[in-house]
Amino acid sequence: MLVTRFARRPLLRSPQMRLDQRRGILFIPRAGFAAVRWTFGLLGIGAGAAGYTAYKVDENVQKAVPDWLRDSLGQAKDWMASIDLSGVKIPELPSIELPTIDVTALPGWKDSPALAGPDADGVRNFQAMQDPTPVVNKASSAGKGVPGNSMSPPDQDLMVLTKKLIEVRNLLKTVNNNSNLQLPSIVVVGSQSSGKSSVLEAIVGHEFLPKGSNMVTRRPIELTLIHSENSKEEYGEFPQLGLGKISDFRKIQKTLTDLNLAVPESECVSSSPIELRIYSPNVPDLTLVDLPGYIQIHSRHQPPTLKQKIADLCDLYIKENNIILAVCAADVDLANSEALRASRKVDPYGNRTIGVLTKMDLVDPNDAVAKLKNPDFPLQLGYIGVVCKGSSSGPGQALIRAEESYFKSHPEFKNANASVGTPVLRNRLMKVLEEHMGKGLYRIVDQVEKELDDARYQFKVHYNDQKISPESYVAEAMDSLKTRFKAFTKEFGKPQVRDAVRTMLEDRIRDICDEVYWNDPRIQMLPKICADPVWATRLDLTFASLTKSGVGRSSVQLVIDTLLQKMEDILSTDQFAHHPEARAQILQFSNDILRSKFHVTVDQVENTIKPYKFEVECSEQEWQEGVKRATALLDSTLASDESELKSIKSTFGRRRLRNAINQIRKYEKDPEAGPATAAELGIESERDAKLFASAREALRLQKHISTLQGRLGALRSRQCAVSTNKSCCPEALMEVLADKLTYTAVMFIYVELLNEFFFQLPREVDNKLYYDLNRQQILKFANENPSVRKHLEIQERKATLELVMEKLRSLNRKH
Ligand SMILES: Nc1nc2c(ncn2[C@@H]2O[C@H](COP(=O)(O)OP(=O)(O)OP(=O)(O)O)[C@@H](O)[C@H]2O)c(=O)[nH]1
Repeated sequence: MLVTRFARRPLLRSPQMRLDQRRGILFIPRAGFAAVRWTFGLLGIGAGAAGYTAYKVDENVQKAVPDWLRDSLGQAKDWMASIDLSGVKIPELPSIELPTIDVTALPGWKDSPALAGPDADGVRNFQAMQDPTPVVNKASSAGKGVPGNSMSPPDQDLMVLTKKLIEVRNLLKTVNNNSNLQLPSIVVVGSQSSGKSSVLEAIVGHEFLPKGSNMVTRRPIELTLIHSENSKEEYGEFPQLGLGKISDFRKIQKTLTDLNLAVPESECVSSSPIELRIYSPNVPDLTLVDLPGYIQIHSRHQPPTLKQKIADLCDLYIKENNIILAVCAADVDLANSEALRASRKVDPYGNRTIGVLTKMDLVDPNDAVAKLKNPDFPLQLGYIGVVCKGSSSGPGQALIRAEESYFKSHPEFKNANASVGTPVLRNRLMKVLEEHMGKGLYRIVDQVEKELDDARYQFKVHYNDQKISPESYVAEAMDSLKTRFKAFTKEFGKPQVRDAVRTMLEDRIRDICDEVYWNDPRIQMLPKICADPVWATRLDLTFASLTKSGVGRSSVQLVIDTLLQKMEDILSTDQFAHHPEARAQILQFSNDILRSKFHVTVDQVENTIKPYKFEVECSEQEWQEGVKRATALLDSTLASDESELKSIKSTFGRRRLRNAINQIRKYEKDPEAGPATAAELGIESERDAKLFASAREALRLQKHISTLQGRLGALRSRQCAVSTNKSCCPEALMEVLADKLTYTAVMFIYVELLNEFFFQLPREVDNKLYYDLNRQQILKFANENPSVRKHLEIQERKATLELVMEKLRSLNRKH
């Protein structure tokens, strides 16, 4: 890493420094390197040349350095005059690889006039382009943040690690909650009202934690403070809730209060943490966990186990790796501090515990100083005293100033060189966390490496390293839906629609003929008696019954029902079974399109079949076709009746069935008398009941078969061979009519309904479902499919761990 520090005085003290503008090389004399390093602050791999250390600088630096100096120092001209290479011997520089410094790309370059600001040392920190990470906490040292929080330059370099590891921690949180992959946090423990919230708020500079006497901290609050270098904005985010940026800290407080109070009083505490991130230029990079305060006694409404529950929850957090911030009120005997007692159990040598004595203003300064030494439980990281008394303006700068003035007004603290004040606490926390993070770096690198190996293995074994994205999955699902739909449109052409409509009409003809003809006992002789005009009238009646039975509406409805059923089938495949919402939406689109076409199609069909209501022309050929179709229909009905009768006979045996039929005939001869009783028939068991039910069915079938045979005979008779004898063969004419109705209806159904539906549905799916999805919805859709979710999870996990590993490796190198 190459770090450059610019100070106000430096360059003028190094008159021998040279800038070769042509070659873009800056030379700094080797003799007095330490002075140069301090003043100009160029640190790095230098290339030796004739007693100089040479740095390659880019064009911007050449232009920008003098400008900047002119602006901020007003003495650039003198310095520029000293840029002279004459007389300096530089052997073979071009062969040497030199670090490049781009000052203009450095963070803070633009506001460089601040260098001339009130800060006495005037030290600004910049980082060379080899490491774009801004050096942290510049704001506080530049006097912008909470006063008194400046850090010495080495501290600032050190703090980079915390920032980076907080990023790593947040990344790791997105892939798992594996405790192995957790980085250290600062855990705040203390008795109720010891001042924990006040300390945290003083560190953040805002009032944001839940307040009240009703035990308002019921869940751990995992607080991540993120120092935002280049932004003035201060805001919080609850990553679990997805509420976005919240700039009003009262809203943050309200949300935290609501989340805490959602834990019922009967339980009082929950171990499920609330995550809160605060971004601000005035906070250091820290991760802290606020925990419910230890209690001595529980109230009437609280469970008797509460004390233990709180202690257990705190124990969970003060375990290995975390830093314990033991908050104790100075006006209470430290020997009774629950926080120190708990920390001593897990950290007996005080290696990772920082003691914070709050309410220092409530005790005599000499006693306070003595307490800070606490010989009973000495801590390696020490005790720090603070005064965080609530001020009307909140825990901002006024509070810090009040604290500062309190400690200044009591020389006892200065005389004893006591560690006091919130800024000192902040700095201590940053340093300790950084050191801890540094120590844990190798461990976490190892663990991440193991996790990454596992993720890579899983990805290879289960998915053959094949990458997918939620977007590609959605596209693929929609494509496959459209492909299946297209295949269906090909299958469901005019012939198929005609078949469906004709079958419906034939069913209707059968019902009408059943009513008008087949119950008439003379029907077997119809070919012989059909010259009687009564049969012509009957034929007209049958004809009108069909044409006026709402053929238009029912055939359109039939097609719509078939289409909707088909859509359900298409959407019931494995893939869409995972997406009930999308499935319902697509069915709704289908329904909407079809409904919007329903009336117009029905009207069209009804209009075009109107002429058939009065008359149907029938050519000889059409008649022959009608006879043929009617014969085929009757043949197939006859075959099915006969097979049914055969199966009944074989189930019960011919003799038993015949006896049962005879028994029924005997007792049911007189239709007036109604069906025979069980006793008359001799029904004694369930099996007998079944036998007689089947015998009745056999009787019905026998009768029907006889009619069918009669009708078939008629159709094959001489009279039915010509179209002039329509009254002799009503079913033949009805077949001709059904064919004409079907043909006409389907033609219009196809144009008005089917074509529109086949065209519109894929577009509707694209426009309303596919293109309309936002990223969130795409993710939701993809995650609905368990196998895709798993694939994405492992892929995501692998990618995140790779990113983490990259960051960790780079940190490791620098560390
Ligand atoms: N005089 C004085 N009062 C303080 C100081 N710090 C906190 N207090 C007061 O002590 C009371 C409790 O402080 P909190 O910060 O709410 O304590 P807590 O530990 O978070 O309390 P719980 O969340 O209830 O456990 C409040 O009234 C604060 O104003 C201090 O340094 N001096």
